[in-house]
Amino acid sequence: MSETAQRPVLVVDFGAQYAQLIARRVREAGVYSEIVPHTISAEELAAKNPVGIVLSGGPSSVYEEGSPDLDEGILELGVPTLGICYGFQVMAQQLGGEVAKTGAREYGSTEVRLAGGTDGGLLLAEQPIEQTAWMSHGDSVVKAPEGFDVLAASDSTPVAAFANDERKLYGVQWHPEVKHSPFGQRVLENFLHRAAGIPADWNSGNVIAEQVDRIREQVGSGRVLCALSGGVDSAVAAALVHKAVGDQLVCVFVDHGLLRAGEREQVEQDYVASTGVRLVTVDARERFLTALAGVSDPEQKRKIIGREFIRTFEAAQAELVAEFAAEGDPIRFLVQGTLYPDVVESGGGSGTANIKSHHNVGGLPEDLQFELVEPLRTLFKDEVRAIGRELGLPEAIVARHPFPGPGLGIRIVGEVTEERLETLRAADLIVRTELTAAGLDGEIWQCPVVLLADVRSVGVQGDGRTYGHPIVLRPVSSEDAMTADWTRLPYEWLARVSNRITNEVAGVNRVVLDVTSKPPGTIEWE
Ligand SMILES: Nc1ncnc2c1ncn2[C@@H]1O[C@H](COP(=O)(O)OP(=O)(O)OP(=O)(O)O)[C@@H](O)[C@H]1O
Ligand SMILES: O=c1[nH]c(=O)c2[nH+]cn([C@@H]3O[C@H](COP(=O)(O)O)[C@@H](O)[C@H]3O)c2[nH]1
Ligand SMILES: NC(=O)CC[C@H](N)C(=O)O
Ligand SMILES: [Mg+2]
Repeated sequence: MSETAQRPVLVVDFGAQYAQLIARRVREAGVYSEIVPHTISAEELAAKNPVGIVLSGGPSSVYEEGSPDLDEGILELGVPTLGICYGFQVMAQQLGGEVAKTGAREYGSTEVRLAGGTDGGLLLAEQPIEQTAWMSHGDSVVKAPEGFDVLAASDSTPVAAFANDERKLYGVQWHPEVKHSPFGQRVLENFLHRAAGIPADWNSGNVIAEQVDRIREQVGSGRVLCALSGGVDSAVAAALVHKAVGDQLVCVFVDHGLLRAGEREQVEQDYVASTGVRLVTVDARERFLTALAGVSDPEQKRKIIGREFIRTFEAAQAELVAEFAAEGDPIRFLVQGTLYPDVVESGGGSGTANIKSHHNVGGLPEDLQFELVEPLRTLFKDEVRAIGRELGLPEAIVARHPFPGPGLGIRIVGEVTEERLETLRAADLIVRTELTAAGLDGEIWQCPVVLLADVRSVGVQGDGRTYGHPIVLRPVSSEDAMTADWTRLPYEWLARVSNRITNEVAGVNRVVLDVTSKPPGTIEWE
């Protein structure tokens, strides 16, 4: 392990919806955190040298055959551990307590209060005697294990929190990681700082030092190719790698023909001007559009795009190698700005579903020859933005709205053709121009503009009948792209944009607003 490596708090994932949220809240408390699957052995876990463990919630019941289990050795390691919901129940059962379906079901806001005779101990210190906590369970701990103090109860759950200070084992039935538990962050911080004695010394500066070390260790004196899109994530990844290995890095930007208006110029000029990295642009428009011809299934498009990206990097690598790599060695390392949500949505979490194959994770071809360098793989975008700022990247790059690697290819519902791309590009440019003109960029996370190429509707323009396509506006607000809500943009703004699109973009006779949150929708349509 490198010298600067922070010892982590490991979040053991039992298939929770909130595992990533727990890790993020721990980092917000100034402690580095990573997620591990519940199948990890005590030995593997100990090898990661954790300062603390959090057992996540999960959908199963601990008393059912085959429910996700925890290696019994883990609670014997002497590492301070906090169980949350299912994790709390696992801890109770393993240590000789009892868990049962009592008929009590608590979903949503629930009042919990300190149990008789306790002051809340370290875990519930500096919290009111009664507090609102967000619950989501149908099973309950009916008896705490021996040696544990019951700290809190609700009307229907007699053991809602417990502690064993000597063994540094703690648990809560509620979810301290969600914002609907007003004292939740306090519970987590009490566990981390008071009970486990972990200092709050993790910040974006540490991540930089640690990642720079790790990158140096991984690539040595090897040459590195960075997939650079002009977006936030790859810009920050490139800056980290550049800091670590300087001129061993060359960035490759792929013009796959699925870009928005002006994007290529922006990357070639602004990005290079502000960072000084070495950039090669590859014109791969024909390759991508040929491969996508006739395809309208979203997953198929994503897989094709993922594969063609890699084939393009391989071709670029071969061309660069003679000129750039010492003695003609192939460039073995590929840097990608992959973030945690890309991994989870591609089904890369433990037991999480494949929602869509992000081109840079689930869309990668099986015969990938590159060794990946992904320094941001465990982080969320706002954390990445903080690192970018710390590295001195300009605000114009750091604050950019996300734009998916597969680009307009997954914003045309239906087959991707040159003509449709032209149409969508024109509509998208109007939306982006008007957002900036109205000073609305800071109000939203991003605003996909989608062409429903397979849908047609009747309109009337210039006294004549039209039979055109709708354009969908999808403005969303989000903290981390895992959940999102549609942004209530001003009606006047929507009216102006609708007017401009239907007047200026041939073939479009209708503009519609997507008013769906995520879940149930996702941000992109494909
Ligand atoms: N046109 C492109 N050329 C080269 N690499 C790309 C391109 N588009 C995407 N990538 C690679 O795929 C990764 C994932 O794309 P993604 O859009 O999630 O990230 P980003 O573009 O860096 O940031 P943002 O989410 O802000 O757009 C990028 O970080 C980059 O490594
Ligand atoms: O690089 C990427 N490759 C992809 O394949 C991809 N798919 C979605 N996105 C972006 O991820 C965030 C979440 O999007 P969804 O709610 O549509 O899954 C949003 O910010 C999307 O724009 C992608 N980014
Ligand atoms: N959210 C959870 O972890 C739920 C745990 C367990 N499935 C229960 O219903 O009690
Ligand atoms: Mg992008």
